[in-house]
Amino acid sequence: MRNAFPGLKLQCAMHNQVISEPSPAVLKHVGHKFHEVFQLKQACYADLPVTKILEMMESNSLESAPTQALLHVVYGILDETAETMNSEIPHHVACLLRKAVQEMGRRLSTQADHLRTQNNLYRAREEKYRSKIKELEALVSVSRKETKHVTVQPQQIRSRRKKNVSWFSASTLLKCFRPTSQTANSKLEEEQKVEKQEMMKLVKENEKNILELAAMRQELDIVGMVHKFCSLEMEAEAKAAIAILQLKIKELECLLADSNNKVKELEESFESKCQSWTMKEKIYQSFIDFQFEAMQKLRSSSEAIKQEVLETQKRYSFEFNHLESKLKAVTDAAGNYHEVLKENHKLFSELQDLKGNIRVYCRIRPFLPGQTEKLSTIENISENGQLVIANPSKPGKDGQRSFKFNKVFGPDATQGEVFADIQPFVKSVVDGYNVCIFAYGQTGSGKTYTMTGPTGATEEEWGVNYLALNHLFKVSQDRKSNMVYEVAVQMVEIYNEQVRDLLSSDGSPKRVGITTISQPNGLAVPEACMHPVISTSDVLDLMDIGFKNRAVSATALNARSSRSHSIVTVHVRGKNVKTGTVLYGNLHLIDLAGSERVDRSEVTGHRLREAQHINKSLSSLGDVIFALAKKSPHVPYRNSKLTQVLQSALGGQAKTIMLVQLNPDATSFSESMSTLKFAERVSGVELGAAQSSKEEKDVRELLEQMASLKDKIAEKDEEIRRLKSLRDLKPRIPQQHQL
Ligand SMILES: Nc1ncnc2c1ncn2[C@@H]1O[C@H](COP(=O)(O)OP(=O)(O)OP(=O)(O)O)[C@@H](O)[C@H]1O
Repeated sequence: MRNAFPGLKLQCAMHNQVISEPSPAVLKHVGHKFHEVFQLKQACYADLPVTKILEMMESNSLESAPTQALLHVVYGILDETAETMNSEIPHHVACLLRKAVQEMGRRLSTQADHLRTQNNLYRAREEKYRSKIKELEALVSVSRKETKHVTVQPQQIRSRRKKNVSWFSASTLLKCFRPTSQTANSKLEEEQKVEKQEMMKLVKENEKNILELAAMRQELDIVGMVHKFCSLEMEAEAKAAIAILQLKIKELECLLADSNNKVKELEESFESKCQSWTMKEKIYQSFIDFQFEAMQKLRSSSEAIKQEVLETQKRYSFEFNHLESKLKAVTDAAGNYHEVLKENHKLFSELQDLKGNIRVYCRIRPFLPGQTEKLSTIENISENGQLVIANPSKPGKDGQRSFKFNKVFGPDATQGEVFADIQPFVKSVVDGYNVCIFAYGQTGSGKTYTMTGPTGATEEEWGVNYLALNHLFKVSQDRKSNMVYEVAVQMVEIYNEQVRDLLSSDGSPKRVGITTISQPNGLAVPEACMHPVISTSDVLDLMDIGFKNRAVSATALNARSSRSHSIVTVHVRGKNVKTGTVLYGNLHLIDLAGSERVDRSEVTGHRLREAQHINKSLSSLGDVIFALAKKSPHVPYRNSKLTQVLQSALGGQAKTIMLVQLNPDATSFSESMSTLKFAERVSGVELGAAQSSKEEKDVRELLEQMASLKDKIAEKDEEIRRLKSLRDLKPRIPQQHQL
């Protein structure tokens, strides 16, 4: 690992500056354990065995070790710590530590130098004094010798003199040298005098030397004492310095321990931070890469979009110019649209008029699941509305009879298919037309099924009543921007030539009267409760109540035979929100009572009366419809309650749909024949071949006209829609271009 604090190399720095390697003598002195510690150069202190260090710390090795050696250890440990901690010690802490240790080292070194020079000085002085003492001692010994010699010489002279005296006195001196003995005596006396003087001189010199020696000894003593004092002082100073250093070392140790702890903490936090940074770095890197890539893509796509926008702008400006002219044409055409629409309605009405306001559909119910003998009277059903039925008792062509209606629905026809043909008439109610839909047929032929559906019908099995109302609500919803519609429902039944309200507020069917005054809503029973409805479910609920109230009684032919005519009238009031014009339309949904002949029913008494009323009302209805189909000036409305009630709903612009129900069973042949004859009579098909063919031609032409008009309207609608969407787009283009 790289050293982040090169200046922290304390040991090297200290060695170079002040401290030299401890001398072998010193190391020898402090013992082998400390010696090992001092000799440590390449290895780490941390690598030293703990036992060895503990042993060394318990012995007095540290106390006897020289200061330099201790410092050496301190620097070594500090260096090593710095190496180990490397970049974990903050730079400023490392610098402070380094400075403090350097300063301490410098001070110790200065003190050591000072002590060393003083020591040398004292040693030199001591040497000087020692040599002087030696000189003086030599001098003293010389002077002693001389003194001895001086003391010995006079004695020798004295002894010699004594000998000479004895010798002279004995023979010779007295005999031979009597004249010379006097000279020699004088000479000897002189010599003795000189010697005496010399001796005096030597004694004086000796005394002087002794005094000098005493003075020197005194001086030496003083110097020795001073030296001793200085040594003691220096020793005390050194001890104090050592104590200070030890304190400082302890402080440093504490500091080191603190630093170690901090370093550990820093290490841990650094580690975790490093990890989080690495993670963040990775995340940022990937994010940057992703952004960069996205930016590149955006840049290229922006370039492409710019180009595209420019091109589109060019194209659009061209197209807008082109469209502007077209729009003008279309606006003009749109102005005519409503005119065309009106005309279309007019044409549709005219078409209905030409085709006849009465439409007769024939529906053959299937054999019921329980019927075992399935001998059908139905020979053939054609697409063009032709129905051929066969008399089971007269096989062959003779027994066959053909009828023509607007349409014949076979046993497989669904409720939806039947309603599809009725739907345009239902729609015309919201345009203000009156529409009557009758279900006619013998008991059990499927009238209620077609009009209402089976008991507990699913949505697919819903009858004309429900589907018609559903459609009315849908159309009124579609037109809500232009028209506001209010829808209300009445439900009455005609039983035994009595009109009864099936939705009376008190819950039981209430008898209501018929008004002769023409009603704007088309129903001549103003007393019957009128229930506003806003949804199909409202209507379903009301019809449920109505049908429960309807008089139902069993006959020999149908256990659920309805012996009354039920009339559901839907009143529609529409108001144009722009013009404020109001229109009314009525839809009468009539489930007629069974049309079977009285003798077949084998009923008597009030049942017979019931049947007679039913037959009378049905034949009156037939008469009225026939008169209307013939455009007869007199229409016999007053012959029955049924025709009276429906007077304003039949004739005029009202449209009538007769749903003729047939039971295919062979046993019902004669009933089916009478039903079909009734239907044939009211359908007006037999009103004359020439008129019929002319009508067909006119109808064809009108149909073609209508089809082309419809196509034109659809085209214009499409164009308007397209132009509107383009106009909506136009303001956004400059914004896109700014991109
Ligand atoms: N198209 C049809 N598909 C299936 N079942 C039908 C169909 N038409 C009628 N039915 C069934 O025939 C039976 C008689 O039908 P429905 O009650 O509608 O006759 P109806 O003419 O109304 O009789 P009534 O005059 O007595 O009321 C019922 O069970 C009915 O479910």
